[in-house]
Amino acid sequence: MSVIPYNTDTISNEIHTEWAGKTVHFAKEIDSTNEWCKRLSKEDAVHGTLAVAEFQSAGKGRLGRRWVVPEGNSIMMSILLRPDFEPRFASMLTLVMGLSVAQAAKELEVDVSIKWPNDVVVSRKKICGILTEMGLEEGKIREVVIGVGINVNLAEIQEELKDKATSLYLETGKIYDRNRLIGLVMGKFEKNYEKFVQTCDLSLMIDDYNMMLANKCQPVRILDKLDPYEGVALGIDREGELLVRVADGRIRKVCSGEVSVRGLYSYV
Ligand SMILES: O=C(O)CCCC[C@@H]1SC[C@@H]2NC(=O)N[C@@H]21
Repeated sequence: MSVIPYNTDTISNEIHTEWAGKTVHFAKEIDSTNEWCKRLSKEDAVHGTLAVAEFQSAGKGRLGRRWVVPEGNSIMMSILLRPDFEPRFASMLTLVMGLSVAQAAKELEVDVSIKWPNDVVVSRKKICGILTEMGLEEGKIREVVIGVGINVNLAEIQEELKDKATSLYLETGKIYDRNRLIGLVMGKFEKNYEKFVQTCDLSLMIDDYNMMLANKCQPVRILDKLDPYEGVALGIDREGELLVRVADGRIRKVCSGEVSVRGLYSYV
């Protein structure tokens, strides 16, 4: 696997290099690597193009939130994909990336798990967020952009996020080579993506995912506004839905949501 040259000391405004035969764009500062990938897509950037930034002035989180991280010490990157499968399959790629980040961190001997559906956590606190966006043209996928933010060597977390978020450094006391971690994540993602496109679902990686699930076999609370319920999380199915066994023994499927990994896990 190639190692991406990624070093704050040498990074210039915008460096272009090759990774695994694909283009990697580096920026010292950009609005958002997801937005950058969308612009690159309009300029006909190829499948697999990776955009990496040292700082985002308008980083985006899920549900319209902002992703605010100081310059340096973290990973902010987005990959541009041009799949030829149907749009309805694209949301599962978020889980594919979550698994890839978790596997990469595991390779660095970090005790990570996945908070379904797509947060990677250490000690129940988030170290990685993933934002997947899709552009359509005449009902077909023009591009899928998967944005990944990993708190790597951050020595401090914003006060208001301290009980929810952490960094690899804060949890392990070790400084990680971001260069190596990007390479590991992309290597894992390439392998998992190859599996995904074979079936257009997660069937070839269900066991890998469930092995890393933070709340497997744990009590969970499903905060469905109309129909809240409690049960035990069993794992995901091949569509990435969470299977929950409820008191009467039935298995219910949770399609998407937000999980609180403190105490009784909660999903909305
Ligand atoms: O809310 C979340 O958990 C998702 C956060 C995703 C953040 C990453 S950082 C790189 C990429 N560019 C963005 O603007 N957002 C994603």
